[in-house]
Amino acid sequence: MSDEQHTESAHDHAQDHARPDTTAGKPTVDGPVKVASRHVDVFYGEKQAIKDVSLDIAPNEVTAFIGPSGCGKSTFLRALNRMNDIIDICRVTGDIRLDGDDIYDRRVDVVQLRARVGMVFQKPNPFPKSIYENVAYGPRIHGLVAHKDELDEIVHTSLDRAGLLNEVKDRLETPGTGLSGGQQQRLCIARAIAVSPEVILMDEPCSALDPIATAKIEELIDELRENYTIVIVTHSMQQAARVSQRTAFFHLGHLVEMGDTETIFTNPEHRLTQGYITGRFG
Ligand SMILES: Nc1ncnc2c1ncn2[C@@H]1O[C@H](COP(=O)(O)OP(=O)(O)OP(=O)(O)O)[C@@H](O)[C@H]1O
Repeated sequence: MSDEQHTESAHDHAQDHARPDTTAGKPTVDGPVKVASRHVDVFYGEKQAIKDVSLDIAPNEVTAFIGPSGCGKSTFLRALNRMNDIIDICRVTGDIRLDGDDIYDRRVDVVQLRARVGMVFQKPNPFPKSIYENVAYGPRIHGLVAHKDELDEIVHTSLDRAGLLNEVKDRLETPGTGLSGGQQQRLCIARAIAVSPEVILMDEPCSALDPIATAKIEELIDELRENYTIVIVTHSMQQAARVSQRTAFFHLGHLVEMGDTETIFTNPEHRLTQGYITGRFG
């Protein structure tokens, strides 16, 4: 980020009287850190959607972002792999590092970054191609394979890790769009895994799914954290409590509080968090 941008955001903070007494600036993880955000602001045109958010994401954990509708969870999530770059009016300032490297440095190849930090969206969005091609596409365009055998291996391993292989192994050439919603979402997870990401961002991955498909994705998320760092935006506090080890609570663009999930749900520090988790607002 340029000095000019830093000056501008510091000015904005001074103007922001609504800012609650938050954890901003303090590390939110004791041990190793995979992704570190410091003083991040996100604007859509003149409107500021994220205000001075500083937090850490620990490796091989599931971190949940919770908070009332419109508080900026998805906006902040998208800042973590520069998905906001595709929104013309969106501007991000502050510092976000992946393993210590500034992801907004102008030398960063955004396509490579999004391979390292993959994303799964709210609505399953398989390509209108075969199940095989959905998974093979990423490794192929990233040049990860030299031979068809290697590609077959990646497709099978990714589908297996996404808990889908047994259900689809006899119909890999059929369209991905012909699968059920839950299967499509697992296909999207397989597609994300196929390029060997380090971090997987999930934006309400179960909101279009029934309870059985949701339970399968939640189980899968728990298994995936062995190999990946996962950040999930969810509206469901039960889901956050079930799948995550750490939870961040957002309100009106601020990070109000972040801590281990059990503490956030049983003994939050901030009254806003308490109000949200007990259903008094949101
Ligand atoms: N593309 C956009 N253009 C302009 N404003 C946007 C855009 N996307 C989000 N916003 C605004 O930014 C704020 C934060 O939105 P965001 O979607 O990040 O919140 P959220 O907490 O994820 O909400 P929800 O839980 O409803 O999905 C909202 O006021 C929203 O209207």
